[in-house]
Order: sequence, then C-alpha cells, then structure tokens
Amino acid sequence: MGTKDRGPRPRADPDAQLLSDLRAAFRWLSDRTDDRYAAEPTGWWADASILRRLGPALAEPSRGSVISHVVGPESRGGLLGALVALELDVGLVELRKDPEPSTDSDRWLTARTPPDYQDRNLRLGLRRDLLPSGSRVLFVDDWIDTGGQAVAARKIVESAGATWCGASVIVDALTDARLRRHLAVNSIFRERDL
Ligand SMILES: O=P(O)(O)OC[C@H]1O[C@H](OP(=O)(O)OP(=O)(O)O)[C@H](O)[C@@H]1O
Repeated sequence: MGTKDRGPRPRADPDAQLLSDLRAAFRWLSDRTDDRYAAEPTGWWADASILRRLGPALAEPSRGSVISHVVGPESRGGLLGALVALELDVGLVELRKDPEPSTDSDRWLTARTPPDYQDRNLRLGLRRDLLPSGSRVLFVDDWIDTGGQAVAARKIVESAGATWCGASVIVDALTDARLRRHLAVNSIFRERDL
C-alpha cells in the first residue's frame, strides 16, 4: 500500500499530550536524610508551551457554566487563576494569606483553614468589595491536598453571599471523595497519576 492510501495521520490527543508534558516537567524533591517528599511544579509555568495550555485546560470544565469571578489563593492559585480568568473573560479575586487591612474601611472576609498539608491553620481572606453578593465563583489552584485551603475559601465565598461553583486544579491529591464532591473539584489529573 502506498503512502497515499494511508489517509490522514491521526492527530495527537491534546489532553494526553498535556498530561505527558506536565509529568515530564514535574519533580518530587527529597533529601537522603528525610523521608518527606515535596512537590516541585514550577517547571510547569517555566515552560511556555505548558503555561499557554494551562488556562484553557483549567477553564474547560466551566465552559458551560455561568462564572462571574475566579478566586485563587496566594500564591500559585493567583498565578493560575489569572490564566483561567482570562479564558473565561471574568475577573480574578486574590485570596491572601494573613491579610492585613490597610485602613479601617478596608474590609476583608476571612476564615481559618482546617489543618492543611503542612498542618497549618492559615487565615485566608479576600477584599469584601471585590466579590459582590450574587457572584458565581470558580476556585483555581495548582494542587489540592487536604482540601483545607479550599474549604476555607468556600466559607469565605459563601459568607460574601456568593455561590461556589467548583474548584479547578491541576493535581487532585484528595483522599476524601465526599470532600471532592462537596467542593465540586475538577482536576487535570490525580496525584497517583503523576
Ligand atoms: O489542600 P491543602 O492541604 O489546603 O493544600 C493545598 C494548597 O497548598 C499549596 O499552597 P501553599 O500554601 O504551599 O502556597 P503556594 O501556592 O505559595 O505554594 C497549594 O498550592 C494549595 O494552595
């Protein structure tokens, strides 16, 4: 059979390609003296071709939903949140760690996390005037581990009178399926697939 008879070359599956590129650019860090492993995902945004695909991939599950704001926790949630907000054509509201009001009239909504992946009870907060009641929020982050930060984020969103529409993350390391459902988590992949 000649080459003409073979038909078009099958196109590479873009999702499979993104997964494989994310895996290739990721490292676990560890010391010989310590059995702890730390995720090192910064190669993902150091690579222009991965960076370009992250916003569309994280926005994809929300394409059919009405989203008015993206909320991203400091620091990587802010970085990725901006990419997703651009894709969905909405604004990004920063979720800060230990926010300090600049003036008395600078109102923040805050909540403390249950112990997170580093056993921290972080105080997270966002500026009240940036998230009007009735907003429809998509939470964006690189990684969800215990879900502690996302749980606190949901409390804050709801205390603003806004609706939590879900969480979009690159890696889902949750061990609690009920929490995954409660937070409506979509991920590019599970930690076990790294
Ligand atoms: O599910 P959890 O147990 O709450 O943990 C997940 C969070 O922890 C990491 O952020 P970190 O606070 O390390 O800050 P970073 O974004 O600056 O890395 C990660 O980016 C998530 O925000």
